[in-house]
Amino acid sequence: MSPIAEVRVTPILISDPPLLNLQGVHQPYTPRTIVEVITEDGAVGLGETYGDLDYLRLAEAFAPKLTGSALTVNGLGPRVAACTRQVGAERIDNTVQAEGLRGSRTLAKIAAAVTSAFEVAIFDALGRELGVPVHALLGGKVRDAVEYSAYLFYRWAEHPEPDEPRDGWGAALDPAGVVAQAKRMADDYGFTSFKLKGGVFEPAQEVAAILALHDEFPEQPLRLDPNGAWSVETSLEVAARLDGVLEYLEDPTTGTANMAEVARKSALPLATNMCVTAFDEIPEAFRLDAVQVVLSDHHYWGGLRATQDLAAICRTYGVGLSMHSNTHLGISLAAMTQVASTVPSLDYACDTHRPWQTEDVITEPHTFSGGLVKVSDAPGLGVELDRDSLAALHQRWLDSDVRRRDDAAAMRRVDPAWTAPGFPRW
Ligand SMILES: O=C([O-])C(=O)C[C@H](O)[C@@H](O)C(=O)[O-]
Ligand SMILES: [Mg+2]
Repeated sequence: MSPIAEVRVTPILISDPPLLNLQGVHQPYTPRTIVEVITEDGAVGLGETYGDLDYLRLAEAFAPKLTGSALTVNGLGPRVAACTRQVGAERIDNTVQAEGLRGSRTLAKIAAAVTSAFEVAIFDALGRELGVPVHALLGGKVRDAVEYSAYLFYRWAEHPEPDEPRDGWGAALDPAGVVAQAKRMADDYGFTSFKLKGGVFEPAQEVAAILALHDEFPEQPLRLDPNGAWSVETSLEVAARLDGVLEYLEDPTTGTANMAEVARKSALPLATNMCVTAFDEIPEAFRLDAVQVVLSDHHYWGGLRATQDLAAICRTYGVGLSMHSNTHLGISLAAMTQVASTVPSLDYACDTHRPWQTEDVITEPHTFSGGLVKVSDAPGLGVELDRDSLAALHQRWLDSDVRRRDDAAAMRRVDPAWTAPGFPRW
């Protein structure tokens, strides 16, 4: 294995459809960061993470420090964290995440997301040098394909400006629209489980959408995720209505104490990618039995090995494991699929936003068949960078002033009075 000769960090803007959530609506373009780790022997490892400026600046600050390092992932997290002082730590520590979809936003969480991109890129380079897939470096796969779940969204047909990207999916603003979207997801990708992003309309309408999905797909697992929009009382009403219909209810309310109260009084398993998204949030949540399923996400948790660590902790405490996703491209989907293939206790179909993306930076974007993505056995992640596409999406970033995801600002273009609602909304 040769040492690291060069590290490249490239910000890009990718098109994103007008998907609705509690905070507002997705912008027409959203930032991502692509990392390349190049070894002295010429292997190129790829990683991908969030592109908002705080993440990008930290990735840019850390990248030169990797040059000359051995191709190892050990100790990466503390090395990235040590760079945070360079990027104005006091400004971004311990504030609530602007998009409000992840719970509290801390400097440590930003560092973990940046670490994940470098860790994935090093694993990819290592696999290419050794001629083995990333899953082999993680201990080996226990399945040949990873199951994903359809991620359904209320959405507009189009963004407000005529020259903004379009995708032909059409609007979904009521139960019939949600069912039509689910049918297309099932037809085009073969998904057999469905998650609806809620927190957009009054709970009764979202319950009606889930019941309509249940009528259409009576045997298929269903999930509803309002990103903490509801009070404990509302959560309990919805949970009672959907008991026996949902596989799990995701983040009905905010905070470990509220989640614990809902969990205590309801039979429905509660899942989270908001109240437990970092290791130091686990002890209290597990002690209070606030969540029955944790959504892993290698970006959130600091990489592929951190995801395996999380799986071991969940297994120890009898807590289920699923996988979260938000807007990502094929490098991240490859990393998700590689790590998911190594975790025996990943009992639920993983979330993926990938069908909503019309662009990619890899030469052969993944295909879903029967809702599954095949686990690549090619060296590394098994994907190749499309340099023309990377250059074009980087040029878009250079030509634009979009530097962060802001769903509330995107909503204000249509509804100038919009402010992201306080918790609980209902
Ligand atoms: O809770 C979740 O599943 C997410 O936060 C996923 C995404 O962020 C989703 O809500 C979105 O992009 O609007
Ligand atoms: Mg969620």
